[in-house]
Amino acid sequence: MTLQTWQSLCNKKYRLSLRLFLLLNAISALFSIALPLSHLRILTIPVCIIFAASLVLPVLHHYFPSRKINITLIALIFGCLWAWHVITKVRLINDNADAFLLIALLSILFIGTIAFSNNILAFLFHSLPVFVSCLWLSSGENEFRMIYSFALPVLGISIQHAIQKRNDHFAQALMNRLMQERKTLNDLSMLDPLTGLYNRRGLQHKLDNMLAVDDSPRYVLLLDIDHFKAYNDHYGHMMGDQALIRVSAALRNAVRSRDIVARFGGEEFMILLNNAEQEDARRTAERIRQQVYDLKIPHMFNESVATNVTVSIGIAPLLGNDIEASLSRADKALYEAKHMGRNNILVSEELQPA
Ligand SMILES: Nc1nc2c(ncn2[C@@H]2O[C@H](COP(=O)(O)OP(=O)(O)OP(=O)(O)O)[C@@H](O)[C@H]2O)c(=O)[nH]1
Repeated sequence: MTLQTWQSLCNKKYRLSLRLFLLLNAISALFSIALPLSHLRILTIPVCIIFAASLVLPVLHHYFPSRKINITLIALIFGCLWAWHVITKVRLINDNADAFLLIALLSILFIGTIAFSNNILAFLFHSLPVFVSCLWLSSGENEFRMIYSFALPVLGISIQHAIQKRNDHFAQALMNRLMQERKTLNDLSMLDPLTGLYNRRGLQHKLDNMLAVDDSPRYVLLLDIDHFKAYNDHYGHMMGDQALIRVSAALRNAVRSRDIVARFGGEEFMILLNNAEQEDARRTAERIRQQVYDLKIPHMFNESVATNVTVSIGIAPLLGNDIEASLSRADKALYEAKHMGRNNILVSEELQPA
């Protein structure tokens, strides 16, 4: 789960709560108009406003979903309107006013409990005006019942709110951890496990990011260890791995942090020099060639080149972000560099046309 899905989950909860609240208010308003609790059938202004607003707000919310309706504020406004309705109506009822007040309060508490089961603030803002009005208007006999009826959902919602907060906290911590682990796995999948350099996937990822940012001059260096098959055959695969690790470290040390070094597969490496002209590329290649040579990794079978491990390097400019074309040119230069006797550097521009 990402941060966006978490956010969309919260938005869904908000929408559900708002729609449920408006629906229950519309039904309650309709009931109080069509089937009033007392035999007194009057249409109060607040109940008409509640009914109309409960129908209009979902429509507005549907057409303007980006404009968030403040639930707490709406709850307070509706709560005040219900209190106004109760006060208006109770004054006109002669008998059974206490029963009307109790049932009116219970209806409001019902709406709040269902719609705001985990939003204690909205619940309080919605039900407090009616609760205070009912307490004030009741004869005193029902006071305890009203306080009890009010306290019970407040307690329930508070507990539910606390549990929900803990669950949210836990879910968020879990999500952060999962995202962290996903990032670590993603990073690992971009690295070559033997040398710690970027693999092809990591290289592609870095290239995509880098090429999108600016179009400064760049050069591609393609490197290959000379006679590595012979090295492996005579010194063994384990020693071959050690040689690859040491050469990789030398490559990384020879370039700047802004350059990309990748193991292209086997004993082949690629370096992308950022912000570099041909002379810089040649100088860097020469430095790399020398540093690998200076590692003095014994290689008695580096046929007639040296008695230690050496590399050949092909260089090509990166033109118009076309990495494949650059690699192909660098590969041709590398092939020629090998052909010239290995432990050599060749720039693609110096190649004789075939
Ligand atoms: N130890 C080790 N050897 C590897 C690895 N990947 C590739 N190789 C070896 O690298 C050698 C590459 O040999 P070739 O492609 O024939 O090239 P070469 O012997 O270096 O000859 P030139 O490139 O022409 O100088 C093969 O023997 C592969 O087995 C690796 O991860 N570890």
